Amino acid sequence: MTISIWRYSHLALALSSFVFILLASITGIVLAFEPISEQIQPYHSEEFNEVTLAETLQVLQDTYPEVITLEVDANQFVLASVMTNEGKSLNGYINPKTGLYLGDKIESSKFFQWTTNLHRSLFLKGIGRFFVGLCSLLLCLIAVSGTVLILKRQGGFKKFFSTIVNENFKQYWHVVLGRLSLIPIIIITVTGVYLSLLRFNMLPEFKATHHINFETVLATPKQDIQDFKLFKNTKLSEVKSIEFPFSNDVEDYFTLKLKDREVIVNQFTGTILSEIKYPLVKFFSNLSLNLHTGKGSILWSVILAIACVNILFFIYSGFAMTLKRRQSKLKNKYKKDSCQYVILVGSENGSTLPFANTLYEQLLKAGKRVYITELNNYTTFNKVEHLFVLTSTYGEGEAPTNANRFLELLKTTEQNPKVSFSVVGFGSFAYPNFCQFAFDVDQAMQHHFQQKLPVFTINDKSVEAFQEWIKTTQLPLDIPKDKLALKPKLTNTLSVVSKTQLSDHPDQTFTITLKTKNAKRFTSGDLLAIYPKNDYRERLYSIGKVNGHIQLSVKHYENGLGSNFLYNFQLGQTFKARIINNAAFHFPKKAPRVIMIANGTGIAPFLGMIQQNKKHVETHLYYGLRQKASLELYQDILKENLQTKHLSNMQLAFSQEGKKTYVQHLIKHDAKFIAETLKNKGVILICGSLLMQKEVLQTLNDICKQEGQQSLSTFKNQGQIQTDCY
Ligand SMILES: Cc1cc2nc3c(=O)[nH]c(=O)nc-3n(C[C@H](O)[C@H](O)[C@H](O)COP(=O)(O)O)c2cc1C
Repeated sequence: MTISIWRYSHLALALSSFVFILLASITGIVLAFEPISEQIQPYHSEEFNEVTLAETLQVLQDTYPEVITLEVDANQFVLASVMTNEGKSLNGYINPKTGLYLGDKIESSKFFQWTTNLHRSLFLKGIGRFFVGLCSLLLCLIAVSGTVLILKRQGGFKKFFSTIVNENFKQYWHVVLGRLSLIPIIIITVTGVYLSLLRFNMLPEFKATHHINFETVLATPKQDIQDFKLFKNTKLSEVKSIEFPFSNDVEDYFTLKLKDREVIVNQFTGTILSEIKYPLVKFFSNLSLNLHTGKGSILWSVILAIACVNILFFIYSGFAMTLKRRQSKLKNKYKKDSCQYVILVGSENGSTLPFANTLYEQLLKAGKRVYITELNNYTTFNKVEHLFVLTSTYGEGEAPTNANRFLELLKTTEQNPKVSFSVVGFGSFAYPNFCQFAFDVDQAMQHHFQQKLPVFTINDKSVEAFQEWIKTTQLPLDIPKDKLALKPKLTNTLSVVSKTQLSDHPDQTFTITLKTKNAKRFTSGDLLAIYPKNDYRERLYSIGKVNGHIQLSVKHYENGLGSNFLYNFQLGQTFKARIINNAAFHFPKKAPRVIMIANGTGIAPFLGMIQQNKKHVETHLYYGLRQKASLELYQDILKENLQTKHLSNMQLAFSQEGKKTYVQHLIKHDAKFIAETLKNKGVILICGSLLMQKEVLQTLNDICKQEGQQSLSTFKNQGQIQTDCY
């Protein structure tokens, strides 16, 4: 079933029952405090687990002239109904070892009784109980459909508990808390349904019926109650209750209710007159009651209360997300067949829509006739000249819900082949298949239309990147920054540990080492996002994790926003930034061989990866620099890692010294080695300038063809070629 069906079911179930669920959760939180308030009463006995029934009965008989009943409640408090020597009737807690009267029975407070009624039946008696039972079932189905959504989102059972990218507060916590409270919520709802079914007699109710032949019951040989074998062998912790004989008549007896059976005992001889084991339904009824109410366990009551609080959060965050998805509705001024531009949008959670809407408004403002719609609404557009596709990627490189039929529609819809198109991918570096769906769309569209611009990718809703793309369209558009810009959350405080001087390096490059509080939170290949002007303008740097610190390699530009911001820091100074998990560019966990290709400052993540290569995975570095002196910045660390075999081999290409070479030349020279690496499931990592990336990919493509390998895109799709270029 597709994700949308599960999502609609999840939403429809929530919509149809949320008022009841809201009430049940609020009252549930209150009621969770009832067992807690009982448990903290001082009626616990240290010896409870050791003492036998015979011992307790003995002390009771010694202390009180008459004992009517004895009960052990879910809190393991021993409750007795007795008459005192003064003729007073007492009903309360006793110490099972000494018989001491500890206090009167706790009666449920009026407030808890009121809340219980509201929780169980909304004060509507039978009909209310029916609705509450039904909503329990609906909540259970909501939990199940939510689980399926998490499974789809995470990409299967194995990844159910793997890390979730925190892109959006409500969405993140909806999923994180959903996973954590899944089991308690399923238990609450299943037991709720069970208790409702019991209430409506839809489950067989058990009542023990004993058949005793009193003709054969004898009053001899008489024994003292403390000598009854059964009582001596039964721990009080196994007992639920005991009713004492009404009179001295031999036909009156002890009725002993244990956890698993009911026993009738001759009051004179201690002989067992009848014994009935409880069926499973009785066990489930008790279990359901205790699990649903939290009776007898402070820990479970607290878990139930937390689960109810979480349900309230789910109601809030779920509806907030739904509203957000619906807010940025696509509205059109012109009819579809009268427009020269068509914007097709793919979005899962609505964050791509403001970008698409802004583009739409700006095109209108520029006097163009433009139509905007979702990718799944793709159809014929009689006058279209250019198709803009703005789409996010979801799942594991898949289409967002409102675009999942597009590739099929593209094949079956007749459209003028002279139409040009350009695709913008919205994605996140935190996912291995960065903007994959945008690339798939671009590939597919190339079979039908003219590609005007190569796919443009945008990480993490970057307004700046979007503006950059707008420039490449050469349309007279001006994107208002403040309309789209989100205030970034700067979650990491960094302090400057060391920094090299520009004068030390011939290429206007410096390295800066930064200390962060939590070194476990990042690894080499992740990105550091800085905001030099404390506004929407973001600069990204590839991180090398060297000696637990963040090491950046930065090219300095005279008016460079990011490079000046970083270079002007003094040692010890601190600033706030954001570390972005760049899962698509980490040192591979499993690879027989790793080839690293870099130029210039692209060496930064590799310096860290090499140092982290504790397993000595065969690692080769191809590095392009301008001149020999350019290497000085990195010489020591590279030498050291070559010695320790963290790095197996290094080849350098100098573009401005000696026989001018570039990394692609080195790769071409080692074509056989590269081809063999790819064939044997090795991984190639590329970091540096986009120009270098283009050349290297071209060379790799040639190698694949030359050596009769699978296509380059197959290796890319298998994650064997990973790039982080700028
Ligand atoms: C569950 C989930 C899976 C995602 N998978 C990918 C992915 O495979 N590749 C990618 O580049 N981005 C991925 N993203 C990031 C989104 O594409 C990105 O946040 C985008 O801006 C969301 O836009 P939307 O709200 O319009 O769907 C994923 C996001 C989520 C929540």
